[in-house]
Amino acid sequence: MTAISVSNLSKRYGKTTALDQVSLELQRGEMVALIGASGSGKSTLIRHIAGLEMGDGTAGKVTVLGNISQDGGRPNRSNKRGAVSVIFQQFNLVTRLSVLTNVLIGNLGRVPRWRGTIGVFNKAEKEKAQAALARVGIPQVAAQRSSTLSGGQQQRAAIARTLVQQAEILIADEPISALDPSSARRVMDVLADINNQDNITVLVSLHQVEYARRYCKRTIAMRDGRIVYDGPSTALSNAFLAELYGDASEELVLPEAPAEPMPAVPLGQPARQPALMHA
Ligand SMILES: Nc1ncnc2c1ncn2[C@@H]1O[C@H](COP(=O)(O)OP(=O)(O)OP(=O)(O)O)[C@@H](O)[C@H]1O
Repeated sequence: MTAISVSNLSKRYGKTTALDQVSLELQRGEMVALIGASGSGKSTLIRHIAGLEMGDGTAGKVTVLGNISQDGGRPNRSNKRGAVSVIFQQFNLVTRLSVLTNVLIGNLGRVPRWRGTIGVFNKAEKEKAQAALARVGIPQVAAQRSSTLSGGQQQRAAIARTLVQQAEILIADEPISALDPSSARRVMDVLADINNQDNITVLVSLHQVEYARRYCKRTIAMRDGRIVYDGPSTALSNAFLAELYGDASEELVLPEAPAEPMPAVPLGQPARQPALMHA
């Protein structure tokens, strides 16, 4: 079943074309990397999929879990609440609240408004939030103020909230770009785990191509608001990326080693030839 479908989506900001007739489809259960140099349109695309912004013109359409979320620049607010969770590079948590409370906020779509507003959650909800923190490897920080967490812990707490929210799709916008390599790996491991174990569809934007290759079977690459590649991540050799991005490839953190089969790719899967789109 299709989790996310985007067709003919365009967006301009003044003279900048941030999205240029973008079309893509993600199936349920996929974990897909979205790569591109700075300014290529990744965040803009994510904001549109999340329903935070409307595209230009009458042609663009976004469908999430079978429900139209925008069509021709008009929103459709009748979508299932909480089905999509979006995690940004920063500012995911209410810093003055405890980590546990931040995770409990994932319940807000389900508990009566008065309870959520005044922060009254029952024992079962608290246990579930604590279990979610254990799932992402940080049970010990539950009582801490969120402002005291490291960047990687903050990302993992946001993922724990996604679990409590019972989101079916997680979109993470550069969740690891501010992290050191070991914290980045932990966050990517957690994303891969919830994708594998909970069948949550994951779309993750990255600068670091190495992580796309290591964790995602499929990569969608953007340049100047257009999708220029959509296919197996194993095809993303340095030479191919240089062809794809030209001088802009310097802005991407390229893989250090030549492409080799990554654990995420099942053995025996036929490799598709890398092909430039809109070339
Ligand atoms: N609200 C806005 N107002 C004006 N221009 C914008 C706005 N949002 C995005 N842009 C422009 O649209 C283009 C795409 O930006 P976007 O943030 O989507 O790129 P990105 O690939 O996510 O970049 P980065 O990796 O640096 O986050 C850029 O030229 C950016 O300056």
